[in-house]
Amino acid sequence: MSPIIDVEHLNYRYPQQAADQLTLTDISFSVAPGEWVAVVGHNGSGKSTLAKNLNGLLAPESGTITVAGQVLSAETVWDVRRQIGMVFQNPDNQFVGATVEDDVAFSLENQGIPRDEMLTRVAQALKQVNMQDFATREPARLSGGQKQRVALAGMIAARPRILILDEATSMLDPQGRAEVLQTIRAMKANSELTVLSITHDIDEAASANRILVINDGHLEEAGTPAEIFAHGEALINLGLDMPYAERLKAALKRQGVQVPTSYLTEKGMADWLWQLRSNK
Ligand SMILES: Nc1ncnc2c1ncn2[C@@H]1O[C@H](COP(=O)(O)OP(=O)(O)OP(=O)(O)O)[C@@H](O)[C@H]1O
Repeated sequence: MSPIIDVEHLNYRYPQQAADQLTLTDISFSVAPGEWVAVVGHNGSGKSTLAKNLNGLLAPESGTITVAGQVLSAETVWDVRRQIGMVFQNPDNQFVGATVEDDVAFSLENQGIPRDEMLTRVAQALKQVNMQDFATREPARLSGGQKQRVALAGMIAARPRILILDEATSMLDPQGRAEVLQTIRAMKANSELTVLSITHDIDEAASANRILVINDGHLEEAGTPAEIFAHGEALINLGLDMPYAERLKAALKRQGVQVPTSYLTEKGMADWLWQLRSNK
């Protein structure tokens, strides 16, 4: 099966960078239709720059990007963008509608979807992200997490072939993230959706079929979540968050609390905390 995304020897340099300085260096990978690929790496390693190259917001210095069989160029960029739904970390820059429902409907209007179908799709999408009660609100007045949900609803309604998420769940609490991941799984079950998600969240990375690790503009490693998670504590060096329970443990330890050394799941952590409290 031919890949839906194919990147060959991609080099990218921001205009103000010196000629010998690259933000992305010789990146090559491909993504199969229906695959879910997570991209991880430190802040500033070049993940967002990669995402922006994939939908033609930035143009490579050299190398080839092929999306759904079309080589990305100034001539094909609009066709390519129609295949891709992109949700950024800060959705503020993405809102165009005066109300939440207008905003979600925006890309459907551009696709020429009939009004009845549009209204149904918008209502369904808002329900899927639990924002149905906010349909007539002004996007600017929502919280960061609510904005991320609305941006995602826009993509759910538009039904792109490829969904690129650039830290699109970073402002949600753990439950909100779990809900969004569930929504993406449901979208994938109903269509051959390809997902590329840039994330620091270990659960999001674990949901992927494959993880790409970007380090200082290079593709450092690619593997299944099991292969990448086998790195243990070195995951932090790869730019992945530690699991929530581990972070909480580290914070308690800094406060002088004696914490168990063994790995605890969130449930295990909650049980241990209850015990700690009742022993006081
Ligand atoms: N518009 C820009 N002009 C010049 N340099 C930029 C620009 N945007 C990003 N950079 C630089 O390019 C490098 C890669 O940034 P990028 O945002 O792609 O990283 P990232 O891995 O997505 O980081 P984060 O996790 O913080 O979003 C950084 O050194 C950054 O400072």
